[in-house]
Amino acid sequence: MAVLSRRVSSEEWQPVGVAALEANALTVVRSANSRSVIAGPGAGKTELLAQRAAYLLQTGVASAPRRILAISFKRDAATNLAARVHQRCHRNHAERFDSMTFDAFAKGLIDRFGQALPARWRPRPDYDIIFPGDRDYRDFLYQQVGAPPASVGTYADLQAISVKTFERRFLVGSPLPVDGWPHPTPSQWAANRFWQISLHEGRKSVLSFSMIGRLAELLLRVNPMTRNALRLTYSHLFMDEFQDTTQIQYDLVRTIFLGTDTVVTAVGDNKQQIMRWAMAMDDPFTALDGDFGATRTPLYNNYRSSPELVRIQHVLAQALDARAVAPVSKTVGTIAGDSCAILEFSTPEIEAERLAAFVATEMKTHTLGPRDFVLLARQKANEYAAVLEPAFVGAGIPLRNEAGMAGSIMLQDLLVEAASELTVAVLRLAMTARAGRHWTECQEALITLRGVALDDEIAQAKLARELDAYVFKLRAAHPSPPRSKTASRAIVDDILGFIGRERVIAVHPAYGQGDWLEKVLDSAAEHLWASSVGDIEWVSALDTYEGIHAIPLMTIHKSKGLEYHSVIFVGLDDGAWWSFSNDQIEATAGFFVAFTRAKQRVVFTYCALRGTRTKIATLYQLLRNAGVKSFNVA
Ligand SMILES: Nc1ncnc2c1ncn2[C@@H]1O[C@H](COP(=O)(O)OP(=O)(O)OP(=O)(O)O)[C@@H](O)[C@H]1O
Repeated sequence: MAVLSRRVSSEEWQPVGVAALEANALTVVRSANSRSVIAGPGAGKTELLAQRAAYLLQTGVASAPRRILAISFKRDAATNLAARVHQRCHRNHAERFDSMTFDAFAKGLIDRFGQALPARWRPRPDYDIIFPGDRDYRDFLYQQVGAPPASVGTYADLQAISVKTFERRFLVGSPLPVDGWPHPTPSQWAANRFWQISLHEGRKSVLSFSMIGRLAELLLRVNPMTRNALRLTYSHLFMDEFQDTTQIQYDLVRTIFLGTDTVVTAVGDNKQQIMRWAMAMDDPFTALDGDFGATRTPLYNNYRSSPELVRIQHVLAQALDARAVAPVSKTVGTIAGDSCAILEFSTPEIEAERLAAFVATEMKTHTLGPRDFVLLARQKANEYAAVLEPAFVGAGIPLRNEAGMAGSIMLQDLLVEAASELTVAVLRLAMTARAGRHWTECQEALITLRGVALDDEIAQAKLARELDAYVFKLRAAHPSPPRSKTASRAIVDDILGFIGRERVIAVHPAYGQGDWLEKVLDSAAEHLWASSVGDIEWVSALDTYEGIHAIPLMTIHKSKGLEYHSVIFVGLDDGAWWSFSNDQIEATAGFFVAFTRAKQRVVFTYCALRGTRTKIATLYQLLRNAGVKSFNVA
């Protein structure tokens, strides 16, 4: 893909890397005002943001020194969007595009400016991150907090607070009052106690990400200078997967950007809202339209899935939104037989064997690789992996449970960590014969990390010589992959030492906090060692590290935003969907997300030994309504 380094005029600008955009998408790309884009799966929402970034940067509509801020929910989504912009834009342009998660954005603010918070709300700089759950809130409300003063209420009042809603309604339910709650209700009193204990009464301050979000909002509310600095920095704000925005995140965005000239573009799909348990707002799009005057702009194409899959998707979509408009598939069907089927098996072992054989045949027939397929489970991927893995390995296809752990970090999370990516990039450069692509990748990363100016050719040439000398030394010192965890850790540390630990922390502030960098390095070393078993060469070890030749197994939540030729959903039964009746809409949205990851084929499996299918009868009914058939396989 040719990327432009010069500025082009708005009239001259063309979409980069795709043949065309649908009319509404082009309108959003070129829009001078805020937009909210609600569109179905595969409509190109993320792509639209990448194109809009290219347009704004290449035409100079977002003019230097101002920048574009893109906020996503998940780390891999933020990385994916940044990668798309880097592919489409010259690095002189792409370097003004900041893509990060909401959590990283809020945490970055607290890490840099948190000491400017009023004393009551000020965490100590070395605070720890916590992930409290129902049990912690129960312990807090029923044991730790004790009785409130008589003027506030009684112990019984505290007992009446629902453990499940304490966090979302009271602890982080609304913006924090600068001077505390003047006449607290029992719930507010308890929330205040939780805050004060977390901030001030332990050896260290401890904060959850939702608490950090609330503190960041308060920080910007009471510090006009910091708020103005952000307003001046960012001429444009992008928000991906906007359907999952929480009130905390929305309030933060509102405090910073409401009433400013920053142009907001939010994209999402309310039919894919699967984060309601994690405090997603009911209807963030309507709030955005009202507050920011955003113009609602729908998209109608589906660039991912075949016409037959899009037809079935629409039946599911209507169950979530009766007004959903049928999208137009822009791809062609390439497989023979049913695009979607329910396969029934007598035992999980037979199921595993048949699925492995099926994937092996499909790979041959359609010249596909293992990563064109995904095995999806609703939950407990480990349990499915235990049965599926031996069968797939037996068929010559390694299987990788992406929800499995590498050290203390989930594999899928580790792989998108900058420290892990840098380590792999340097190792690939050192250990691969034709490493041109890896050289460019490493050189560009180093330029950013070391803060070398883009027009400083002398400094760049020096960096290139340093890089060449380092990888030469690395190759000589480690002719084969590590044989022990210690050796693996030594390699990871050596590479970090070369790149510059301080530089990595400066560019990725999350690493400066607590022991996160140590955790990532330890997990990277663990995983590198685990990927090096047997007598294998470096290239194979690195391929294993990245899972290049393995079929991934993951949960629906992890599959969000991804796409595969074929989706195999294992275990369409009540056991997997035990909570179906608690929130049918969210469960159906999860089902919709899983289904819509596929380009060509979706296979559901059922095995009576794992559970009945009465609770989720509505899901089966939806598939039947769409004409999907069941087959008793073996
Ligand atoms: N204008 C376009 N022309 C051709 N292909 C496109 C276009 N827009 C997007 N695509 C491709 O279609 C696929 C889906 O795009 P994208 O991931 O941006 O969709 P999305 O709307 O964010 O999907 P979802 O909500 O399901 O995650 C990707 O493979 C992308 O490269």
